[in-house]
Amino acid sequence: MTDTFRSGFVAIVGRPNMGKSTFLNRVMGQKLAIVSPKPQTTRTRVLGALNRDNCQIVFLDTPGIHKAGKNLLNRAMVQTAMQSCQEVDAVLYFVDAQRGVTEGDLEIVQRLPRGEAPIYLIINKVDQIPQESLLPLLAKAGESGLPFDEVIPISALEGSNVDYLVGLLDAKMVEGPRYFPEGMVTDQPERFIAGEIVREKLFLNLQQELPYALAVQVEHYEERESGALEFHALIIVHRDSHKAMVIGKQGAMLKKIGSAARYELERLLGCKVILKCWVKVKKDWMDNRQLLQEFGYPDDLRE
Ligand SMILES: Nc1nc2c(ncn2[C@@H]2O[C@H](COP(=O)(O)OP(=O)(O)OP(=O)(O)O)[C@@H](O)[C@H]2O)c(=O)[nH]1
Repeated sequence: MTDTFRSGFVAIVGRPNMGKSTFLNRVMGQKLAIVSPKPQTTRTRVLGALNRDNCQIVFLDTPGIHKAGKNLLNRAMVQTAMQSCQEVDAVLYFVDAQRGVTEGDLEIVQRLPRGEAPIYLIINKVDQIPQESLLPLLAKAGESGLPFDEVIPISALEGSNVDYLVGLLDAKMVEGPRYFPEGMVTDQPERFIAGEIVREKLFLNLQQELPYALAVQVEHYEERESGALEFHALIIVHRDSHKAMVIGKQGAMLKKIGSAARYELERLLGCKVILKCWVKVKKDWMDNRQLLQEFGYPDDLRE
């Protein structure tokens, strides 16, 4: 045993809906990133600092990489994911066991700006395939011609093989500082987490494309003398018809979303939460550079 402290950054990347956020939450043992069955739930980089014996692994969960023609928001998401791979010590590239490695994955992996960092192919959701398909799947992934340092099957949802993967990353960490103090597991402020939880409930409760057309901005955040936290969340939509859908009949949908979010926030933050939600139409907010920067995207967003 040596006393040397080791640390490093690990990027979690892949196409949308592969289980990247589920994995981050699993290794951290708590919810840092929101999850939904719909692709492109994660919109910004989410950081989780995992402390182990004499070691800190800083995970960066990233938005799913997709064909980002549509609007500035989509391009910002892809840019964020790509940039997260710069200067990390390892990259975890996630695919879904049912789909395996696709042409799209091959293209993305070749474009990742990862420098010399090792890249691990993570075949997630193995709980969804029969055990006998696993070996052929691993063999096929090995033949993809891509420079994966190792192919690792896991189930982020059920936890299988996750400890092995974390152990492997631990061994890859090199002498370095403790980037985040022990009690600090993420760099996301509480107001950001509150906005994300509201967004997750919108993703889970609204149909089809609607969740993609909205954003949440926490405009006001305050700690009351009683210890309760008060958040005012503005739900931004880009059409009047969407506003009506989010509010629902006699406000029923907004009420449902607000109380589900408040309940979860109280559990996550361990205190009473007062959550007020509003809906506002901002036409074409997804192409509004200034607003996207307020959401934390870089100011050098590419057209
Ligand atoms: N069966 C199974 N489902 C999983 C597993 N991991 C994630 N999921 C599900 O897959 C869906 C997508 O999971 P996320 O963690 O949001 O995926 P993501 O890659 O972060 O998605 P984006 O935000 O689109 O990039 C959710 O419904 C998860 O519950 C797994 O190991 N097994």
